[in-house]
Amino acid sequence: MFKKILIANRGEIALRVVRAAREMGIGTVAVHSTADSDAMHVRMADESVCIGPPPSPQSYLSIPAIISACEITGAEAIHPGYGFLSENAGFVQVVEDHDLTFIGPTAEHIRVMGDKITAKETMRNLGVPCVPGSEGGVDTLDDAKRIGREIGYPVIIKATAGGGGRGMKVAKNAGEMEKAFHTARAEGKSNFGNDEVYIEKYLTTPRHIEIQVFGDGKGRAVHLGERDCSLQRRHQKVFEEAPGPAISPEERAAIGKTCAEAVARINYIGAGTIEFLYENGEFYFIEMNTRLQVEHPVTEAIFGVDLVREQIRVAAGLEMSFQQEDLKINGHAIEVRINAEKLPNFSPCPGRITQYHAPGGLGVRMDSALYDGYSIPPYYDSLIGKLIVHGRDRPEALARLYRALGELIVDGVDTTVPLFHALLAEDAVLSGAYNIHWLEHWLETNL
Ligand SMILES: Nc1ncc2cc(-c3cccc4ccccc34)c(N3CC[C@@H](N)C3)nc2n1
Repeated sequence: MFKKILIANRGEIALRVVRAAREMGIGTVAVHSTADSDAMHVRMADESVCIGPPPSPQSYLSIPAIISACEITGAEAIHPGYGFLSENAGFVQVVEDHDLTFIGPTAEHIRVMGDKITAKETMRNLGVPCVPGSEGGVDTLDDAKRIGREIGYPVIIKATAGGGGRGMKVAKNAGEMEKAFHTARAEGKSNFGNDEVYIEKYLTTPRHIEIQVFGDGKGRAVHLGERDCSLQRRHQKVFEEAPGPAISPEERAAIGKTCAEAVARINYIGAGTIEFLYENGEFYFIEMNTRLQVEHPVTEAIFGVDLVREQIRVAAGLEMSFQQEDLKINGHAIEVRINAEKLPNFSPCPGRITQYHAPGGLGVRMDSALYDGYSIPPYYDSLIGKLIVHGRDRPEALARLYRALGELIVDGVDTTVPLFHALLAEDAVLSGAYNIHWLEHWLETNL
């Protein structure tokens, strides 16, 4: 087992990793930019290294700075958290070239799943149901039009180097194909330096269901059910829950088994999330994320596991603490992401926290790095905390969420908390009868 690990991240996820490591008796090294010198993850870690000025490319994305911090402190492994370098295959290669351990999947798996075409080919070959569409990339407009005729409109054209909603264009009919095809390629070229695109049947009213998988890197893998992440605004999740209100135990067991077997066959190591669109009782693979997700706590809550502990264990060559038959769902969990943003237009609102009080009590978890007097820097994303609640069932979780939101105090900046008070008065949210478009439609008429 590692004696010391470095956390190459900031904010709530850096604290999250420090907590797991500390419980395992592992020393922790925080890295920070000059803007984060007084951040809580720096204070909570055993050691800290300033790795550069505020801009991420010169700090949290600086591979030389992070490797140097390991050399200076003697950290043997790096936990990347999410975002930043967490899905950067080149970083993983450099880490391994320096005889350090990357706490996460292999560079190869990150690379394969980072390219959406190779991800889909891999998953299809492993028996995972995918959205109907092109076999691989589409190079010419004629091919694009042929595919549109074959699968039927509407279709969506996606940049293979995109993901998370970037570089996608919908063509509602053949007349829109030319513009959509060329625009998607041009945006792929300018945003990712890669103009390759693929085409899929456009699903119009799906839910966003993601399956949590975990592998030991030696051919064993499990699934930890699903999360329904359909309540999103501009591809930013705001409300996530587990289990999914629209998924039956039979569906869960079937899609979970398919996903676990798929990642086991490629000897996947660590946490992974297989993203699906779910429509009319069918699952359609769209992407795989080779990292721990922001919303992982709702899965931890219903299964009673520590996914970061498991990531560290398998990275050190140990077994997972659980097998599939040990993993039983208990209750229901919901997470809401609290952002320092001013409603109604969600404009980032950094500033000084004059008073912070976290909600507590039975079934309440607040993952945040805020404290009284903390100044939120303007350089990074606006997430300031995740409120996760757990109840015996979905109604209890909803009631607990409402109660906990009423206890949360964040004075000094605007936050998105009022959005959640409003959402908890909506039948679609209370019943769980929403899809990926519901929130943006609701926002048009309610905020
Ligand atoms: N064939 C097909 N049909 C409909 C889709 C609709 C979306 C989509 C579009 C807009 C918001 C979304 C929110 C959650 C999940 C997906 C979406 C979508 N996305 C958005 C981000 C990335 N995960 C893929 N792909 C789709 N693919």
